[in-house]
This record gives sequence, C-alpha cells and structure tokens, in this order.
Amino acid sequence: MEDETNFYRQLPKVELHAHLNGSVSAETIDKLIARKPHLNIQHSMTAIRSGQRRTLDECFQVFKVIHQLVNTEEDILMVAKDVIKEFADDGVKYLELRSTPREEPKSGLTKKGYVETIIGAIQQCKEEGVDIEVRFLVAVDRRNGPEVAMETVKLAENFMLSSDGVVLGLDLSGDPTVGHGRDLLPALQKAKSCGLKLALHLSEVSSQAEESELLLNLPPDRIGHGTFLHPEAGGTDSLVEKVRKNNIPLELCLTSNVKGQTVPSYDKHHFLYWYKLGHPCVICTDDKGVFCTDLSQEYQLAASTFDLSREAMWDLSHKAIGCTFAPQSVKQRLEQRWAELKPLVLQTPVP
Ligand SMILES: CNc1ncnc2c1ncn2[C@@H]1O[C@H](COP(=O)(O)O)[C@@H](O)[C@H]1O
Ligand SMILES: [Zn+2]
Repeated sequence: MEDETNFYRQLPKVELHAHLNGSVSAETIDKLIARKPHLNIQHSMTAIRSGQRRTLDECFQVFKVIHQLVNTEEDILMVAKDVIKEFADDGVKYLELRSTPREEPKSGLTKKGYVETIIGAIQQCKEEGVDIEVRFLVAVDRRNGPEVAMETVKLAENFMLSSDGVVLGLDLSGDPTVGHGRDLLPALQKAKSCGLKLALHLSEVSSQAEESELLLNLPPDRIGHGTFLHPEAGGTDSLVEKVRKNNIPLELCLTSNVKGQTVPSYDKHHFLYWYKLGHPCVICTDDKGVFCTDLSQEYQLAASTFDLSREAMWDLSHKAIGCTFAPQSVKQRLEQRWAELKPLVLQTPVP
C-alpha cells in the first residue's frame, strides 16, 4: 500500500481541472482564518472530509465561505502560490489552474487585479524554481449571466494577448442548476473566435442534455465531468457521437463526483465507460481542498477501483500531455520529462 502511494506520488502528472479557491489546503485555510478571526469560520465549513457526502448545492455553499476568506490581493497571492507548490509536491509537472475573477469594492480588488495577482503568483513560483509549468484559464461563473460572461471573455482575451502565454483559455463553471448555456453562447463563440481554448463543465447534472447538445456544437476543446452524457446515465447516443467525432478530451474527477453525489460510488464512475471506448480521459482533482484529495490519490483510486496496472496508469498520465492547451514546444518539453522519468518510476530496464 505504502509502495503504491509512493508510485502514484512519483508518477509525473498533468492537472487540467483545478479551481483555485476549491484547491486551498487545510494549512492555507489556517493562515486565512488567522488573518480574519472575526469571520468565525471553522474547518468544517471549508472542506468535505473522508466518508462525508454533500449535495452539489451544499458544495456551492462551501465556495461562498472560502470566498469570504480569500478577498484581497494578498490572500489571492498566498493561496495561488501555496496551491501551485502543493501540486508540485504531489508530482504534478504541468498545471492548468482556473479561477473566476472577482471584484471586492471593500478591499479595492478589481477583476483585472485578481487575474494579475494570479499571473504574478505563477511568475514568482517560476522564479523560485518550483518544478512545475503553470498556465491559467479564466473562469466564467454561469450564475452571473450573459453580460458578465462577455466582460470576462474580453478580460481573458486581453490577458491572452499580454501574459506571455500564461492565459490560454476560458472555463465555464458554477452551479449547473442555475441558468442556461444558450444565453452564454455568444460569449463562448466570441472566446473561441479570438483564440481562447474552451474548457466547459458539461452535463454535470442530469437535466442538462439539451444544453450540452447546444454547447457541443461549438465545439469545446475539453469537457469537465460529462457525467450524464452517455445513454447509461440518461444521456443520448447523439451526445456521445458529438464528443467522439470531435475527439474532445474529458476531465474526470472521481472524488468530487462521489462526494458531490452526482455519481453513487467510485465503481459506478463514468470513467470506465469512456476509458473502455479508448476516448481521451484525464484524471483531475476539481477542488482538492474542498474534497480533501490530491492528484496522486485520484490516480491511485482509479487504478484500484478499475483494476488498472501501473503501466496503464503511466499511459493515462502520459496521454494527458496531448490534452493540454499548451503550445507544441511545451508539450515536447513535457514529453521529454516523461521519457526521462519512465525507467526511474516504472523501474523498467533501459534498453
Ligand atoms: C464541484 N463541481 C463544480 N461544478 C461547477 N463549478 C465548480 C465546481 N467546483 C468549483 N466550481 C467553480 O469554482 C469556483 C471556486 O473557485 P474560484 O473562485 O473560481 O477559484 C466555484 O465558485 C464554482 O464557480
Ligand atoms: Zn470543476
């Protein structure tokens, strides 16, 4: 067991679906609570521990609490640097972090300042020699409607042009039971046409088939969750066909879906459906802080649940490189890292 844990920690990994404020560790939450004791926030309000389940709705309450704790540039800088270093410590070599720009009139925080601070944290980690490549996706919270979505796309476009390749795309997230993707189509189309890559949460709950049908026509560059796309889960052949025809990778987050109760148990996770089809699947954490997990643990859970060998798990982490939004030069660098590490991690003799 110990040996398995070490293997998955050492396995070089790619994390493509991580919400910044959902990824805050218990240690960082402690530091934030110490900065804001008057809020009277306890750990039980910011994380869902092992064995606990919550409705998706309750998960979204947790983000509200964390947002109260993270509301100045100083907080965002600390949180982003801590999260990046924790992913690096966990063996993640390439990370696409995503976050929703927020403004806080009380602390003078603007949406532009919010994104600049995260880019600054990424730069500082690089200067400090943290062994990880980090890129950023600007998130649209669907709850905020079409105008805010369009503003966010403009902000993301500006940063894509000025951030030296750090900002690569746009995420669509937020409570899936609120609003309809139809209203956000113009913003998403604009994002796509200006060259932002699209990572969209799709069919995270069962009532979204019509919306997914519409958004898949864009088509997005990656899909978050896609829990209810396939017929066995109440989706349709037509949805599956669209995903397969465009070969759109899925970002799959096992613990998030089990703790948020959109999937009844690990062994019922839709990972198996797509994996058996040979469709590109990338194992991700979603919110490692809120769901008390890390990427090594998610890999290990997938392997033990679906009885996959170390070689199969190596292939999964390796194929994830091709699903990143990074340019070819970065992908080549990662390919090289993986090739160097393979004999060390898998302990296969060098030919
Ligand atoms: C559990 N499944 C999920 N489904 C949809 N959206 C989610 C999510 N988990 C997180 N978020 C999105 O990420 C925000 C928190 O990080 P940031 O403040 O953006 O860094 C949440 O408010 C929500 O919009
Ligand atoms: Zn997510």
